[in-house]
Amino acid sequence: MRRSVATVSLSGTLRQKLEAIAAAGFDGIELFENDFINFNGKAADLRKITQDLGLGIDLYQPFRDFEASPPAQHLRNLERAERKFDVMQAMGAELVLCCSNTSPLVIDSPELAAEQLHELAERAKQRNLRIGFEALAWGKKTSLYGQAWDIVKRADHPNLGLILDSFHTYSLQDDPAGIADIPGDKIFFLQMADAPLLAMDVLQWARHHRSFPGQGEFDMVSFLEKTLLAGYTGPLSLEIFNDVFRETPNKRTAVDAMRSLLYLESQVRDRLAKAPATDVKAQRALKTIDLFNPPAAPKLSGYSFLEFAADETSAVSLGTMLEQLGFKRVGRHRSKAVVLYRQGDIHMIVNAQPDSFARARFNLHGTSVCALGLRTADPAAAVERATAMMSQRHDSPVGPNELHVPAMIAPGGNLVHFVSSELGDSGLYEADFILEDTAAVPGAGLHRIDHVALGLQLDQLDTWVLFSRAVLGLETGESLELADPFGLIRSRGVANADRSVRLVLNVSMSQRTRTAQTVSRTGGGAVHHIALDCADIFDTVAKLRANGLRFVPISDNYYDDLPTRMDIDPTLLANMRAAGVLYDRSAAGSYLHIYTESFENGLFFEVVQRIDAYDAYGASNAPARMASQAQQQ
Ligand SMILES: O=C(O)c1ccc(O)c(O)c1
Ligand SMILES: [Mg+2]
Repeated sequence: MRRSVATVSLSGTLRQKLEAIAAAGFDGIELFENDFINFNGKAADLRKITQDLGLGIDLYQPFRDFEASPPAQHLRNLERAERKFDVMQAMGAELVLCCSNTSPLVIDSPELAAEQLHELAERAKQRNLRIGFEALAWGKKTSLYGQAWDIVKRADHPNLGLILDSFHTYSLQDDPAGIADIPGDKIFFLQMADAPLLAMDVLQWARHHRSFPGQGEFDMVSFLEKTLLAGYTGPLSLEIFNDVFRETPNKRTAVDAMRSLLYLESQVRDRLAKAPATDVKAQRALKTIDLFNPPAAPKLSGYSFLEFAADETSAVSLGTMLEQLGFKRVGRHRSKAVVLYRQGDIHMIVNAQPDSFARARFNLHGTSVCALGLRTADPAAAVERATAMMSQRHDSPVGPNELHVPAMIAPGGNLVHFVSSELGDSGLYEADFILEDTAAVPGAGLHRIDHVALGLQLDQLDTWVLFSRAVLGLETGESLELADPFGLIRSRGVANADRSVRLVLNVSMSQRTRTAQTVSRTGGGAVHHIALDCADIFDTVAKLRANGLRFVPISDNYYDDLPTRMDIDPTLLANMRAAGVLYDRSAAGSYLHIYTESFENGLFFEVVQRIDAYDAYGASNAPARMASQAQQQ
């Protein structure tokens, strides 16, 4: 499909936006009128710039408050339209978006709306231009695509068609099913916009909180599917009004935009491919439209390792903390200053090799996680999926007899390695490490990485949600807001289907929280804490305390309050109070957990025990931790 994006969706000057859009591989743009009005150049200059960049101006927009106007206003509207047509012809734009009337002057008459739009279309025809009519969700008389289509049908002019925008349909909880029955050649343009589900005024929602498909909660796949079933073959475009995107570096936004369309196309393609051979519309769409078809998202089967970037000094202090956590140093790398720690099925690599990727990360971010290893059956296919979805692959230098582990760069710059699940527990390490000890390490009973929590900058959250879904094939959990003593933290879990890989994405809405301070120190996208799973948290915590590991203390008041919120076994409560363990419960199960003190004031660990099918992260207890950390500082 031809792929477009509205200039309003990115930050920067018009020229910078166009360069970012072209660099991400788009075919065209929706030119937002304000971008042109404030552009220091003529329409012909813009035509030249877009042509040089290989971009078409697929849509000029918006033209407001036109249909069903009182007669005097209508004459002024036609005059206004002629001036827009002048500009469009000079820049080489052929289609203008006319959005439904929001003026109090509008007359409640679809007949008049059709008559006036017919007249506008006739004038457009004189200049070889076309008009697309879009229902704004807050249009005074026309707010649904069905109403807009009724008017377009009545107007019956070849130069007048319909423009669809998924936001307006879903924000009013309208059903897109009827789109499939509209003749495809009367749909002139398609704008896709996703959004989080928010209970707020629809205009504010639309102007500030839209997101790229795959970042929000609307059913983007069905909307595009219905439009293709109608027989639409025009551009697939993104029109995203979002306050955060207005400040996000536009090269990243443009990549997110393209990733979003590629992901959406691939999902719709999969859906259409499942339609029966007798579904004529689906078969026609598959035959006539070239939808992106990447390798499937990887099936992940757990964490293989975490790798820390360190220097000579912090490698020693981090090693001490890992040993207090029950890890054992089991090997060193054949050719590099890299040490392997193990406990249960958990592998931690501490990399202090000068002149390495890890050292570059250390120099930027301090002692921090610089790579995740994820197990999957087909690492090469996983990296192909990643590059198809616009992530960059990364090939580390490989020494003699060392294994090549395919990797890609995650948003923010850390690496994700894909480790073949066939290698088993030690396979990866036998090649690259001189193993000093191959016996199992029961340690303190930690046996698996439960989740890895990231601290993100505000503008990295949507990027990560889309990356998690499109590149890693993860599912998103609910978005929660947690109270830190110095502001709100927004937190969202993402996980694979069998929950063997879980990430938690945390963003501070305030500059003053501890999370915000860590994020600003690390540049964002860094691992904020690592949760390790055990079978008996009281036994494990006792062992860890005996090793000298310190935990964030929890107020006695917390344990006094807990039984007022839920029924809880008194013995369990007493054990939790004695051990400093926190508790959460859902319909599916329960969760016992405790947080360690931080390493060098940043990263910390969480010890967790999941009971039954509990599927969350103890978010209701995060304020207890954050308040305690603040009181310790
Ligand atoms: O918010 C608006 O005014 C506006 C303008 C043009 C559009 O296509 C749209 O969806 C919204
Ligand atoms: Mg729109």
